[in-house]
Amino acid sequence: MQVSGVAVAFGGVKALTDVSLAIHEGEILSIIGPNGAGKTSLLNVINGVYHPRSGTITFAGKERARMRPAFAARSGIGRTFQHVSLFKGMNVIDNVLVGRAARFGGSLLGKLLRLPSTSAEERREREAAERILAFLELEHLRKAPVASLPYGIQKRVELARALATEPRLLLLDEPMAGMTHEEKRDMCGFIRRVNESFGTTILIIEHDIGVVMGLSDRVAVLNYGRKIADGTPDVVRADPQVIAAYLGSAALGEAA
Ligand SMILES: Nc1ncnc2c1ncn2[C@@H]1O[C@H](COP(=O)(O)OP(=O)(O)OP(=O)(O)O)[C@@H](O)[C@H]1O
Repeated sequence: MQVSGVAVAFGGVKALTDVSLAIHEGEILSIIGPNGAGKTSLLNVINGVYHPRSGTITFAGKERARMRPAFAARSGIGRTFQHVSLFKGMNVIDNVLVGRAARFGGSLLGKLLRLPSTSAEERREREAAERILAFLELEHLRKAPVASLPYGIQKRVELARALATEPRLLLLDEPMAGMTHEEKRDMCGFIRRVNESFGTTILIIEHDIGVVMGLSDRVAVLNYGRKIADGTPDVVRADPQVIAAYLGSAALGEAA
């Protein structure tokens, strides 16, 4: 994917200004930056929630200025959100099946959730969902209502639902926010495993600099809606503009 010269504004607030960013196939790329730097806005442009005022996005060889989120899901861009956005009243496996339906056809959803399990199509979808649950070590929780699960597990279910869309590019908006140290370690392991097992390209927004530096192949830094750095963790950690703008030498030292 190539983001080129993208600008987004809300009234007078410039959320993004002339941002260009290449996302290379198979990499784990993190976007960091202070609160309000434009990280979520960039994710929202990439999967079509916001339309850029100017600039283009090229994905899988196709350039576009506008795209609907449903189209993004169908074209292989998966997403999790900053705040858990699962169907809390539903159980774990049904949430994953919703992800399948988002990618592979809306009519499937009614069948999957309402009819007894008869059709070959439904069996196939359930098997695919079961495989994802096993991959993320959630199979024992398949029938648990999402609302009854600890926060860290809910975040993992959200990852499962995003994976159910079989994304080529997976966007994770603060996948470890609010987690305990142990939950973060588990989530990092799963993210790495997704990347290695399926070759999924992963774009993460994350505030925990230690996590970012340990997990990412590359890091891009936004500040006041502009990209100020882009490179390997080591290069970004040593960048004087990054140190001045955001991280502070103490935070960098801890992450090193
Ligand atoms: N829907 C919106 N309406 C108006 N202003 C918005 C909207 N979304 C974002 N903004 C503004 O755009 C700027 C960038 O916000 P954005 O949420 O992209 O930053 P962020 O880096 O993700 O921040 P955080 O780390 O706090 O999540 C901020 O000034 C924010 O107030």
